[in-house]
Amino acid sequence: MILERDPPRIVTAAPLVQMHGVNKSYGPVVALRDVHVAVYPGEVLGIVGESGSGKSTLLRMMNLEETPQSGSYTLDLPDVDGNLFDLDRFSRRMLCATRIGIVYQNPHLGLLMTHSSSGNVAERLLVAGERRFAVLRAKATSALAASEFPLERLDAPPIELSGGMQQRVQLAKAIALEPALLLLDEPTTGLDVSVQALVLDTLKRLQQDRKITMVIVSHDLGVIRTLADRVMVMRRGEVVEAGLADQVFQDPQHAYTQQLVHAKL
Ligand SMILES: Nc1ncnc2c1ncn2[C@@H]1O[C@H](COP(=O)(O)OP(=O)(O)OP(=O)(O)O)[C@@H](O)[C@H]1O
Repeated sequence: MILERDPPRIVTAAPLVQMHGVNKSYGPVVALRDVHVAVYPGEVLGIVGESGSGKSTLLRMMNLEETPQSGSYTLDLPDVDGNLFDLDRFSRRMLCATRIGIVYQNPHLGLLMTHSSSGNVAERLLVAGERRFAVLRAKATSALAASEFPLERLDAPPIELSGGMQQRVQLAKAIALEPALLLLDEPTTGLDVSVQALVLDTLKRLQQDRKITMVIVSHDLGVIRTLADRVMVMRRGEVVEAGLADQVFQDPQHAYTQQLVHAKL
């Protein structure tokens, strides 16, 4: 059962995430063209668009896995300054490990498939400096519980788990350090519809309870509709439309968005 979406929250704070003028090409292929993004604290930004429109590239940029040819990226956090694209590798890694969580569509990208599920989550805590075994175990268990992972499977490696459970382990790992920003790249794509609905329920509940700022990428408008407060529509590396989710879905302005919305109906 999917929970109803809340009405859009009223935005009063400065954006947590700001990207300006981001351009990225892979050889002759333009993946992102002059992309601007603002994500406000506590909101869920949904990014939609057809395959190859640049959604995943943009999310990987937010996780500092990719560097653009030009553009800037800032996070409005007390101890984080300047353009994050200028950070050295070590600083990027520490920032991502401690302040940004990510869930990939493919669990092999986010998890060590043959380590225990609790060990996967504990590894994130180890990177942040926690060394006490009892604390690691307790915090990993708590993150897995918040992700509604069945706790009798704590010691099972992801390779032995269902797709839905693997995504819950990724989610637990992503939220273990209470990140300022949670990135979700097609987190339910490939799951059975019923499992997809349960994982979406968990995400919705987490967002409501913890007010985590989220960016979710999906080609599935239903997923975006369920979770997002605001939507950005991408096509061929460009943002063609952005606005409150209800407005964009009910009254799409750009011909491409109209096509997407009507194709879904
Ligand atoms: N590492 C890479 N090397 C070369 N080209 C790439 C690379 N990553 C992305 N691209 C290209 O950049 C464009 C945008 O890709 P991206 O994966 O961001 O799109 P997407 O909207 O996430 O698509 P999908 O929904 O299929 O994942 C595509 O043309 C893709 O082929």
